[in-house]
Parts: sequence; C-alpha cells; structure tokens
Amino acid sequence: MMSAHIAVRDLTMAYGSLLIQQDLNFDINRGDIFVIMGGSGCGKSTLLKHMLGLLDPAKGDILYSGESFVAASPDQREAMRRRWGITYQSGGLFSAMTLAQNTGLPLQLYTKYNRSDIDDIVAYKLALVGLAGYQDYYPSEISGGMRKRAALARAIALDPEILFFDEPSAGLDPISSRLLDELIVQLQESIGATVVMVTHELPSIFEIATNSVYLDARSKTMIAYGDPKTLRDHSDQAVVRQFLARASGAGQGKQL
Ligand SMILES: Nc1ncnc2c1ncn2[C@@H]1O[C@H](COP(=O)(O)OP(=O)(O)OP(=O)(O)O)[C@@H](O)[C@H]1O
Repeated sequence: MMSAHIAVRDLTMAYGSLLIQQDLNFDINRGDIFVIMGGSGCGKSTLLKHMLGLLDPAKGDILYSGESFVAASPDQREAMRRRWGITYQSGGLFSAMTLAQNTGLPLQLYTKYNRSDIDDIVAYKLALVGLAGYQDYYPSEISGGMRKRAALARAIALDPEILFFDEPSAGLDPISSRLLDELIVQLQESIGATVVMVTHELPSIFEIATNSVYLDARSKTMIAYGDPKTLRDHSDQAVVRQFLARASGAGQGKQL
C-alpha cells in the first residue's frame, strides 16, 4: 500500500490558549475529493490553514506523501507548497490583470517558461475551466461563477498534486454552484489531483465528496470520518446524521 497523500497525525490546533480542535487523526488518499465538515466555528478554516502551513500546530503533524510538514525546512516547505493549488473564497484574482495575466502569474513567478509557452499553457488552462476566449477580460467584466473558474485556472497553472478550496461555491446561485462542482470532478479526473475542500453545501458534499471528516465544536475533536452518504445513514453520532440529513436545497451553506 502506498502511504496516504495527506496524513493528519495527533493534530491539536489552538489560537494561543484557545483550544480549537485536538487529537485529529485521519488520512486523505491520492485522488480523493475530501470534505472538511462541521458546524459553524468548529475549526474547519483553521484546519485548512494548518494544512496550508499558514498556522503551526500546537501539537502533532501533517505528512504529505509521508513527509512531515512540521519537520520540513523552509526550502522543503516551499517545495511542498509548489505542488499545491489553492483557491480562496473571494477568488483572489487581481482586478487590474486580465484573466490570462492572472492565470499566467504563477508560471511567470515560478517557472522558466518563455512568453509564448506561458500563453499556450494559459490558453489550455482557461479552456479546461470553460473560459476559452476570455483571456483578455478583466475579473470585473465576467460573472461570479466565471471568476471562480478563472481562480481555478490559476490554481491549476502549475499542475498541482493537491487542490485546496475554501467554500468554493460561496456566493454562487445553485446552478453555478453545480457547474463548479462538475468542474471540480472533471479537473480531479483530468489532472489526477487530490482535492481538499471546506464546504457547507450538502449537494456538493453528497455529489462529489469521496471521503470526509466531521469536526465537532463541543467535544473539540473529530467525531466522524468516512463517505458522507454512509455517515448520513449510519454514523453512530446523532449530530453527524442530523448535520447531513438537514433539508438540502438552495440557500444552504450561507456564510455567517
Ligand atoms: N485568528 C484567530 N484568533 C483567535 N481565534 C480565532 C482566529 N480565527 C478563528 N478563531 C476562532 O476559532 C474558531 C474556529 O474558527 P474557524 O474559522 O476555523 O471555524 P469554521 O469551522 O471555519 O467556521 P465557519 O463555518 O463559521 O466558517 C472560532 O471560534 C473562531 O472564532
């Protein structure tokens, strides 16, 4: 057996003396579409920030392909980060740059490709997210759903092994949200990446997640791990079954 793509080991997270979650242990396998779930304020974004190395654990570690992030040197961490694509809730596109410039930025910063190679790769990535022909548009000239897809094009510019999403469909209408879900699955299949996402959206959770973890705010630890449909029907934790069985539909997952 190959080791897990991402292994969370004995992870305890805190802000100073404020404990958020403790003793998290779970694996994310290569090719998973993995969802971090839980009620408001339980620590989902905090966990994502730990995975991205933006926060240091109070205790424990996160291993990438068996390699410790905690023990890694700054150079090793940078090398690990290069293998990740990240899209933020707000999209994070630069408004003064066209979609082509936004998508090409990581290539300009981190590769030695020349201008025409970059143009080719950018055109290809924009086509992958359904934005062929929009190279010269500015973020303000396209819809919210298109901006999310453009941010995704930028996140996959360097062919990441892992794609991280924080609330990918926040602010989108249900149809755009579905389209984004479909795109995430297509990309996962075409580039073979492992996907890790924080989301409240039940349709996304049931339709695309292959595995998940549920963080409980009260006990401050994970109380469920597995395929969301199985957890909905068979979790021994009532709170998890209720979370997954709440009425789904438009408007779910509104941000506070
Ligand atoms: N920088 C910080 N300093 C101190 N406390 C923080 C900080 N960031 C978040 N918190 C607290 O940590 C807890 C977990 O926050 P986090 O944003 O990770 O939760 P979440 O599960 O992502 O929430 P939501 O679903 O509402 O987005 C919350 O009680 C929050 O108030």
